[in-house]
Amino acid sequence: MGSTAMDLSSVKVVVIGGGLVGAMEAIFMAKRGFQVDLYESREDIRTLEHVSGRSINLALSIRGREALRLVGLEDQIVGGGIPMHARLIHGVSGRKSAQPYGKEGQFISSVDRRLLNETLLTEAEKYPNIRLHFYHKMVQADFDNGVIFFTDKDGSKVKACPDLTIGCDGAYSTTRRQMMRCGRIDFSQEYIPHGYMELCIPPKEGKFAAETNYLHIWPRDEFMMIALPNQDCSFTCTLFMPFVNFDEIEAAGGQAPVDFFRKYFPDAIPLIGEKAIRTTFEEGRALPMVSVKCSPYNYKDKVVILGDAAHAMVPFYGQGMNCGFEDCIVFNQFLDKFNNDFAKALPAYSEHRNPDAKAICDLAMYNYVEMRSLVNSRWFLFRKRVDKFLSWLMPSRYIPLYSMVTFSRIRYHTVIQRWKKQDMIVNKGLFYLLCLPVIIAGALTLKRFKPDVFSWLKFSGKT
Ligand SMILES: Cc1cc2nc3c(=O)[nH]c(=O)nc-3n(C[C@H](O)[C@H](O)[C@H](O)COP(=O)(O)OP(=O)(O)OC[C@H]3O[C@@H](n4cnc5c(N)ncnc54)[C@H](O)[C@@H]3O)c2cc1C
Ligand SMILES: Cc1cnn(-c2ccc(OCc3ccccc3)c(C(=O)O)c2)c1-c1ccc(Cl)c(F)c1
Repeated sequence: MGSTAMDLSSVKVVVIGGGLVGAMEAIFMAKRGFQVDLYESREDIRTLEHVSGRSINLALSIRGREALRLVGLEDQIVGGGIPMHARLIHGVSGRKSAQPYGKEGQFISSVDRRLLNETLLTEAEKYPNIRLHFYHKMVQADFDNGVIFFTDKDGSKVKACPDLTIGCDGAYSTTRRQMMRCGRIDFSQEYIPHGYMELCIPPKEGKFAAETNYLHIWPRDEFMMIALPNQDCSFTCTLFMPFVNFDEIEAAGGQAPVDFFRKYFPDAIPLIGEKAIRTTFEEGRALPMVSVKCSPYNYKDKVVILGDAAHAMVPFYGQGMNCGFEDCIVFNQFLDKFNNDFAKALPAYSEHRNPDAKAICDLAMYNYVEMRSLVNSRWFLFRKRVDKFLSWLMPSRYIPLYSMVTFSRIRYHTVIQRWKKQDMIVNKGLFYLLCLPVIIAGALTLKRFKPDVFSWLKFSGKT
């Protein structure tokens, strides 16, 4: 159903989910001129009180920034975030090693998740052709007849009859589940044995208690912890650890959490505080991490899913939101390409985006395995130094994997292809570098004990 500019306002689009991607997508659709209704199951987060020390932050990089630029929010969000120009690796001895992320001006931004979501919702509300409906949970859909059912705050049923439904309702998406009832949707999900728990490094005398413009990483093989800075001079730490370890610490209680930190993250204890470590473990629960893949992302010209609803990934690349925001860019490009003809744009978007989203899900899982299996601070640094040397040696031919993902918009599946090619070159180079001296030394030794050993090499000149 291609539409000309004049009658787009009669095209009704429903966005399911008012999280980061849903709010972003609503703005993209409103900018096209559609009539947009966004339905969010929870309350309007802008009405909730702020609880200090409970800030959750996210790493925003180029892919997410481009979507923010397209909706006119990049400067505001990046300006309100904290740039992280380098990684700061914390060794168990307390030794710290900094390594810049890349060239000058290449940084990732630590942004407050709630502030980002609130800003996107407020921006969406400015559009006269967007209506936000909170406390509306999508419970059922009859996509073939274009009817979506919600329950509102007091449990009564609400109905919507959109021309297009866009599911941005997260990893446990109801939209995806409803699609699977009517279309041939392949689906897989994988929970990893690790959980995560957030802790807070409060400000010290009103200032940051640790180095500010860094992504702090404590790599400890099976355990990993990161800390990202917040605007209020605190840091939000995320501890990644197998649930079995969380359960052991919880079962032991008392000083067990502090003893655990004393063994693995001793330098973090004075930053977080022993009491806060104890209460965080007593009051909090480790949360699960799931990887979700599915295909296709659409059902006919009726519904498409974006963000975690389509591809939830483990957070070991800091790309989930960035990828979801990039979904909004790419989907918009396909609506441009097919002049809002949903019957063409939806399948074409799904076919184009699926391999990329699957690639970043795989890369995030690869990082989880890599960073867990024997990546302690020494090995972490060694790997990064090798990357840095190779990108210095072959600047146009070698871009570190992390840089391709984080500081470029090279399609994710192309990143993997290029990484594999680079790896082959590096492995060949290392082979010659390490084996050539051995071959030469062997030949010289042979020559010394059997001078005529290479006589067959001499060209006799006889024809
Ligand atoms: C520990 C951790 C760290 C992370 N760090 C980063 C990072 O550094 N950088 C990064 O880019 N990403 C990061 N991510 C990933 C990022 O949080 C997600 O990719 C992103 O939030 C996905 O946004 P979304 O809008 O697709 O889904 P969600 O954020 O899950 O939002 C879905 C929304 O839909 C609503 N909803 C659900 N069901 C219904 C329904 N039936 N009807 C109506 N509404 C519904 C929900 O209430 C919610 O508001 C991290 C994730 C985790 C777990
Ligand atoms: C939130 C966010 C934003 N980016 N990254 C990130 C991810 C991976 C990285 O290296 C991969 C690697 C290092 C060493 C060996 C193999 C692979 C680097 C890096 O190079 O600094 C940075 C994270 C993050 C998220 C979770 C954990 Cl647990 C974590 F440590 C960092």
